[in-house]
Amino acid sequence: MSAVTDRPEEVSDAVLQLKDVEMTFPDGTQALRGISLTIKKGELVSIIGPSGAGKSTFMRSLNRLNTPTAGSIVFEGQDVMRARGKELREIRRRIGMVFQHFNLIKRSQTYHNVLHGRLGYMPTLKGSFGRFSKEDTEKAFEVLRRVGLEEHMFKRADELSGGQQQRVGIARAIIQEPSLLLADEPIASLDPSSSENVMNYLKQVCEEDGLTSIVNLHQVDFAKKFAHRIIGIKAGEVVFDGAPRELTDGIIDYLYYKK
Ligand SMILES: Nc1ncnc2c1ncn2[C@@H]1O[C@H](COP(=O)(O)OP(=O)(O)OP(=O)(O)O)[C@@H](O)[C@H]1O
Repeated sequence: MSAVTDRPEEVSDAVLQLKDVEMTFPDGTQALRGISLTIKKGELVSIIGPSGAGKSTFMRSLNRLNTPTAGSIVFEGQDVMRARGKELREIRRRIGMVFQHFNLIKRSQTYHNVLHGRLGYMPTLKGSFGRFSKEDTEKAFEVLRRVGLEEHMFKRADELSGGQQQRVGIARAIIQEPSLLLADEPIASLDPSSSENVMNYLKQVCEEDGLTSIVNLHQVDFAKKFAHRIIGIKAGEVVFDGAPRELTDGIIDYLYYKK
């Protein structure tokens, strides 16, 4: 897969194209400065950088949880910055999300949490009564098997370990059948062994489904091990964009420690 990053000039298989994206919050904080990049189908991209660099803002801009103040974002040919209403909902349906704190309904059973990933496909009224089809329920069981949770499908989410809960989070994102998966610090609350396990599943399901994924990570070693491509953000700017093998100790030092 490393070949993906070896031909940056080809954009025909682009999933996401950003041009001169800026984000200045109302209080004047410039969180993103002139971000221009292209992400291609099937890439697993890790975003790294120090606290406050703009990683979450970057991620949140892609599905318009933040609206950037300038620039353009094109997702599968659609202008994300101009999208409203139905069009924006449709874009968001194609972008799955995995969260640091899992965001599960604790008292709900595992498979029921996964079914929530299908809500974007249901009429609002049906969805609000939690009436999922037999077909969707079968799908939930299937994705739970794919993340190794076949024995835990009927447990309450709060009976699972952190790593298992995050695998439910991945299953919930996958059942949405997105083309892009965003994971914001998915392993920040987990121990090293669970982190490894969760990243393995995340990478595996993305590869199986041909999914593009963007993963914010604090742990550089995990980024190096799992990503096809690493993007380093510092003070809102991209200061590194390359293959894991190109991320030298000198660059890591500049990214995290130099003023
Ligand atoms: N709603 C907001 N209003 C004002 N400033 C904000 C807002 N959200 C984020 N910021 C600022 O924007 C900058 C980037 O924040 P962001 O959360 O994107 O960083 P990060 O790289 O994800 O950090 P961390 O790794 O600590 O999560 C920071 O200076 C932050 O304080």
